[in-house]
Parts: sequence; C-alpha cells; structure tokens
Amino acid sequence: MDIIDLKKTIGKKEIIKGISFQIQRGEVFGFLGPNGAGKTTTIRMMVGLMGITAGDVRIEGKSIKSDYQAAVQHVGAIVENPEMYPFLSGWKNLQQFARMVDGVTDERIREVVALVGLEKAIHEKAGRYSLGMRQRLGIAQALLHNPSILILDEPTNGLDPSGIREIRMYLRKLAAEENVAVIVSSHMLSEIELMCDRIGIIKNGKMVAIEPVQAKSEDTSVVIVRLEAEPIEGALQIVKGHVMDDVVVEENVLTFSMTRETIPAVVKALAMKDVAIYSIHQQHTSLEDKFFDLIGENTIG
Ligand SMILES: Nc1ncnc2c1ncn2[C@@H]1O[C@H](COP(=O)(O)OP(=O)(O)OP(=O)(O)O)[C@@H](O)[C@H]1O
Repeated sequence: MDIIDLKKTIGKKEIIKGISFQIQRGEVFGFLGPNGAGKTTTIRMMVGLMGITAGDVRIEGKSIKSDYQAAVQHVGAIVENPEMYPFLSGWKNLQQFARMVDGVTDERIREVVALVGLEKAIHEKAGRYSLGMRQRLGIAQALLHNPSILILDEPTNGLDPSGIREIRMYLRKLAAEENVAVIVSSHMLSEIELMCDRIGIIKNGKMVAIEPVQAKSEDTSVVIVRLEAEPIEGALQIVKGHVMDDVVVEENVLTFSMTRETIPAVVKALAMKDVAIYSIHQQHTSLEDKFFDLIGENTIG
C-alpha cells in the first residue's frame, strides 16, 4: 500500500498536510499521534470512507481515486466500532456479513474464527462477549474477504491489559502467517510499541517521523533500569554480570540497561546476597523519548 502526499482540507482548514508512507505485506505498521493529530481522517481516506483533497492511495497498484472498487477489495477495516447483532451468535453474525461478500464459504468463516482465536465462544451470543472478544469478532469480519491489508483505528481503545495483549498477539500472527499488512492507529505508544514493526508519528496533520521498532516482544526488549539498593558495591557486583553496557553508579543508585526478561533473575540474586532493594523501576525507552520530543509534551492522551 502506497500513501502518496495525501491531503485533506475541510472548509478552510487543512487537516492533513501531505502524508506519505508505504506498508508491505507481513508488516504491522503503527500510526501514532495525540488526539486530533489526524489519524482517523487519514485512515478514512485510506479506506475510501472520505474523499481525498490531493494525493492518492494505491492498493496493490490500484488507485483509490480512479479505480475505487479494485482498490478497496484488498482492504479490510474497522474504523468505527464494529456493528454486531447482540442476540445472534458470533458465528451467525459472521454469516450475516458473509452474505454481503461474494464467495465467502463456511470454510472461510471457520478459518477467520481460528485466526482470531474465537473457536470456543463462536456459538455464544455476541452480546455476551467481552470488549476484546467483540474486537476480535470485528477483525474476523474484516478478514472474511481475504484482504491483503487490514486497517484498524484505535483497536486497543477501552481494552484492559489482557485484552490488549490478545489483540497484539493475533495481529502479529495475522501479519506473520497470513502475510497481511496491518495498520493500527493509537495515541498510546506503550500500547502499540510491542505489536508494530514500524511506527509513523503524526502531529498536526503531518508525518513527523517513521521509526523502526527494534524489540518485538515484551520480554526481549531492552529497558533502562534504575535500582536503589544497599550495600551498593554488593549490588554492583551482581548487576554487572547481566547488563548490556556500563553501569552508572550514583550514591546508592545504579542505572543500567538490560533485557526485561533478565530483571527477575537479578532481583533474586540480589536478595540471595542480602542486598536490600529500596526501589527498582524502568525508565523511558529511546523510542518513547523520541516520541515525547517530537510531540513536545509529556502526556499524550
Ligand atoms: N468533519 C470535520 N470538520 C472539521 N474538522 C474536522 C472534521 N473531522 C476532523 N476534523 C479535525 O481534524 C483534526 C484531526 O482529526 P482526527 O479525528 O483525524 O484526529 P485523530 O488523530 O484521529 O484524533 P483522535 O485520536 O481524537 O480520533 C482535528 O483537529 C479535528 O477537529
């Protein structure tokens, strides 16, 4: 998918001021920016729900402006909350949608249900689903026609941490196993950092940076740790064996970087050597710092 110098003016206000980026199959791309930055407007243009003032969107080489039908047939999207019939089962809901799309068989419905991990609950009424399950049913619905691109506007909105974790897991799986290009928007870096390969930061209708995300899993990501402990020499001896680079020592505080999965082992080793831990916490990652620098504020949503 190619987004080429996309612009939107509503009335006299230029809301989107020339956004360009590309996304490949198999990739999860995060669209990050504070509220009002222009994410929804850009996504609405990308999926043909809103007219384009200037620029173009090309999907599998087809222009959404001049070849609308051919372009959008490759797109699956959830832009507003997915509409469900609460009194029908998840399965019946999908069958309803399948009727509106050519060539969707029960076999395909079974496939998408498995892709989002709803096999067990699919014959229960959709009204009884948790928000996370409803999101996944929405994703299943968007996948029915076998799109090559899946676009989700704020898919983690309102979900609890376990719901966010599940969505993250299924979106990554979709990209990897189905070779779908996935685009998700969010105003929370922490929520999309772990699920994306790249993140585009949007501010005031412009793309201000596109950054690759190095660490893909929560456990292998490198974090900066600040440890307050006593005696500090004893703590230093133990910590040294696990760190990625130098340890900074300041009075009774050590600052160092290590993978997140290493933290429990280090804490255990410290406790076994009778080192007293007064506090331990993770500091911002570099991507977070960069995001705050670009957005120019400390809170974003
Ligand atoms: N129909 C419209 N008429 C006038 N202004 C609009 C319209 N739609 C959006 N805007 C303005 O365009 C800007 C971008 O809105 P948009 O909804 O795309 O932002 P967003 O990044 O998706 O934010 P949010 O996370 O709050 O949805 C906002 O300042 C908004 O007020």
